[in-house]
Formats: sequence, C-alpha cells, structure tokens
Amino acid sequence: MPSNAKKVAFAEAGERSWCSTMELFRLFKMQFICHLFICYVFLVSGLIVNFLQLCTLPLWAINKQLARKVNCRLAYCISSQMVALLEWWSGTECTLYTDPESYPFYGKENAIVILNHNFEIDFLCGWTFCERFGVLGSSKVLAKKELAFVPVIGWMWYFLEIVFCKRKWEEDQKTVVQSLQRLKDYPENFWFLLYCEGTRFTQKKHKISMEVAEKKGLPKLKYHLLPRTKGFCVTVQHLRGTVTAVYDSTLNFRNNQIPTLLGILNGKKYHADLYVRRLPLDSIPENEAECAMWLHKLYQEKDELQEKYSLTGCFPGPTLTPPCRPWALLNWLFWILLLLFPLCLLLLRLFQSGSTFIIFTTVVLCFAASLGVRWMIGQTEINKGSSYGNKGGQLNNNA
Ligand SMILES: CC/C=C\C/C=C\C/C=C\C/C=C\C/C=C\C/C=C\CCC(=O)SCCNC(=O)CCNC(=O)[C@H](O)C(C)(C)COP(=O)(O)OP(=O)(O)OC[C@H]1O[C@@H](n2cnc3c(N)ncnc32)[C@H](O)[C@@H]1OP(=O)(O)O
Ligand SMILES: CCCCCCCCCCCCCCCC(=O)OC[C@@H](O)COP(=O)(O)O
Repeated sequence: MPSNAKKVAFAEAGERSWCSTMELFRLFKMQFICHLFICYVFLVSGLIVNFLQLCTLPLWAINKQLARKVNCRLAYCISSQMVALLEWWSGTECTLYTDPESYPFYGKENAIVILNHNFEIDFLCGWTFCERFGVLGSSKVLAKKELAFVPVIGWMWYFLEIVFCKRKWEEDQKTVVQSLQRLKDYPENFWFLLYCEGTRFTQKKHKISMEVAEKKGLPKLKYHLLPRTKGFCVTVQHLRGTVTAVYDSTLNFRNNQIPTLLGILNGKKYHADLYVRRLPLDSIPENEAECAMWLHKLYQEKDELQEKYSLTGCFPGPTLTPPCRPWALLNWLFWILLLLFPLCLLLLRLFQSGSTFIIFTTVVLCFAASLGVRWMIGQTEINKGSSYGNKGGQLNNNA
C-alpha cells in the first residue's frame, strides 16, 4: 500500500475508534448509576459546605468582611459543581455577544443583570458567565422566598446575603430594602441578577400579562412578560453608588433547543447565545415613575432583539466569548475523589456485614436521597412552576 493511502487508512481507523469511544461515553453519561453518584457528591459536599458556612457564624461578629469572603469561597464549591456539569459533563457551549468596549468591565465592577426568564437552565448559563468572569462565588439574585428552603442551594444563599422576596410588594418592601442596603459594603465584586418578568414565561402568563399591558396603555410584547418594575426601581435606588452599570442580557438557545437540567445530567449538549449590553447606571432616571418607564422601554427593545434572533438565529454584533476556566472542574474532581473513598468503604462494609436489614435500609436511604435531588431538580421545571402571574390585574397573586 502506498504510504499516503496507509496514512489515510490509519487516520480513518483512529477517527472510527474516537467516534465509538465518544459514543460509549455518551451512553455512560446516561446511566442512572452515574446520576446517582453525581447527586451523592453534590448532596454530601453541599451539606458539608452548608455546615462549614454555619461554622462561620461566630466570625461574622468578629470580622464581617472576612466572613463574607470565606462564604463566597464556600459557595463557589457548590455552585461551580453545577457549572462543571454544564461545561464539562454536558459540553454545553456558551457564546457571548457583546461590544469590545464593555468587555473589560465584566467581572471588574458591581452590576445589576437583567435577564429574560424563558428557560429552565437560564440561571445555570448565568452562573457559567459568572464563573468565567470570576464572580461566581459572590453572585446575587432577587429570588423568590420558596428557594430559600431548598437544601444546599437555598441554605448556601442565606450566607451569601441573597435578597429574597415573597412577590407581595407590601410585605417585601421593607426586607428587600434592608437586604439591598446590606450589600453597600460588600467586599467582593458582585452581579445582582433580576428577572424583572418575575416568573418563567408560559403562554398563559404571557396572555394575562399582555392584558395588563393593554390596560396600562403599554405596547404589547411578543417574547417577554410585562416586567414588574418595583424590584428594579428599588434596586437601582438603593445600589446607586455601589453598582456602576446595568447589564441588559438576553439568552437564547440555538435551533430552538429546549434545555433542561435533566438533559444536562444526561450529558445532552446545548448551545447558548447570550447578548449583553452594558448600560451605565447614571443613564437610568432617579425618579421612580421615569425609572419604571425606562424599564418598560428596555423590554420593548429586548423584544425587538428577540424578534431578530428568531428570524436570523443569531444576535447582531461581534462575539467575545470568555474562555472556560479549569477551576470548576478541579473543584468537582476534588469532591469526587474526597467522597469516593468513604462511599467505597461504606459499600464494602455493607456487603461484608451480610445483614439484610442494613442493606435494605441503605437502599431505602439512597432511594430517598435520589427522590430529594429529583425534587430539587423539579424546582427548575417550568411545568411545576408557581401560579404567580396567572391572574392579571391583581397586585398579589402568588402561588
Ligand atoms: C457578561 C455576562 C452578563 C450576564 C450574565 C447573566 C447572568 C448572571 C448573573 C447573576 C447570576 C446570579 C444568580 C443566579 C442563580 C440563581 C437564580 C435562580 C432563580 C431565582 C429567580 C427567581 O426567584 S425569579 C422570582 C423572584 N424575583 C422577582 O420576582 C423579581 C422581579 N419582580 C419584582 O421586581 C417585583 O416588583 C417584586 C417581586 C419586588 C414585587 O412583586 P409584586 O407582584 O408584589 O408587585 P409588583 O408591584 O411588582 O406587581 C404589581 C404590579 O404589576 C401589575 N400586574 C399585575 N398582574 C400582572 C401580570 N400578570 N403581569 C405584569 N404585571 C402585572 C399590577 O397591575 C401592578 O402594577 P402597578 O402599576 O400597580 O405597579
Ligand atoms: C451537580 C449537581 C447535580 C444535582 C442537581 C441539583 C439541582 C438543584 C438545583 C436547585 C436550583 C434552584 C434554582 C431554580 C431557579 C429557578 O428557575 O427559579 C424559578 C423562579 O425564578 C421563578 O419561578 P416560577 O414563578 O415558578 O416560574
């Protein structure tokens, strides 16, 4: 055989074996036992971190800023596991569309991030960008109160000084303002995420919110719910001087993909596109009514941008994607290695004991833990979402 033909045959054989290895790996990622192990690592490491966070309580009294910094690092240990799952396990790609003048500011200043709320994993894509710009441990959000009770993540948020709301303004006003005031001397750069639509997009919620828009004489939106302005205005008012810009962000997935956390766990690869526009905070009116109108106008512009994306399949402007960093993966590997040994030891002891009762109890415990994680994943599922926004024209229509 001529040497060129040999080289081609060799390359083809190499490619075939690479493809079958990848196929095997794809099948491996879909196995329940893998998911069980990932969930075990997440739960046990998460509870260890929650416990360590609890241990930092006395430090708050002695050195508050140090306690906050320690808690940012501890929180990173949990949230970066989910980022590693997205980036390294599922191989999901995230492309950033933004202008080169704004790029150097990302991760170097405090900012309010406004994001559309259509996807079950939009928070996770947000976290990925936080990770790439080095603000994952300190990232904040105006979150619904129900999430504070989710083990691991919700408990971690308590120590991160996340702002919670009941989505009942009369009850929220005081606590939200107090929580925002506390962030004024935060020792780390942070991004404060606001889903101004207040709930995930569903056809029903969209129809109702457009009826509200009509009543208010506001233009109808095709791709967004009508934004709730109170949270945004109060955040701008109380973080003025602390935060320097608003990042108007719009997220989409290529080829009309509908990503889910279960899909990520099964190793399914998605491609996210994020468009970010940096708007200096000084450009936002101080007056509350004007600030609310500013937000409505922003959502009208966001809607036009979505229309362009749905027609062309991409956002306008250059892409400047920050590279994937190894730290999330290294943190995950650290916990895997740390927790693999006690698991093996436990299983060995279990089978050595030969006790049907102990084996049965362990199986029941594993089943209960996997149900627990399934419930946590359920928190991200839109069809299990709240009924907030399902009734129009009322001030308080929480689930
Ligand atoms: C370079 C890279 C850049 C970016 C990277 C991207 C992101 C990364 C950033 C950070 C990541 C950080 C963390 C992420 C991790 C996890 C996050 C996960 C989830 C948490 C998210 C949530 O929980 S969302 C739900 C909670 N949050 C919110 O609701 C926020 C928005 N809401 C508000 O601001 C509200 O105002 C409020 C909650 C403060 C109060 O709500 P309430 O309903 O009580 O009062 P409102 O006054 O707002 O509403 C009444 C007015 O609304 C009118 N109305 C009535 N019905 C409707 C309807 N169906 N639709 C619209 N409007 C309606 C009503 O008429 C009232 O009108 P008024 O004129 O009287 O005001
Ligand atoms: C490696 C990890 C594998 C294990 C996975 C465990 C997953 C736990 C994830 C819990 C994170 C919960 C965050 C959910 C955020 C969210 O999407 O909230 C929805 C709200 O905005 C709006 O709620 P709604 O009004 O119901 O639309």
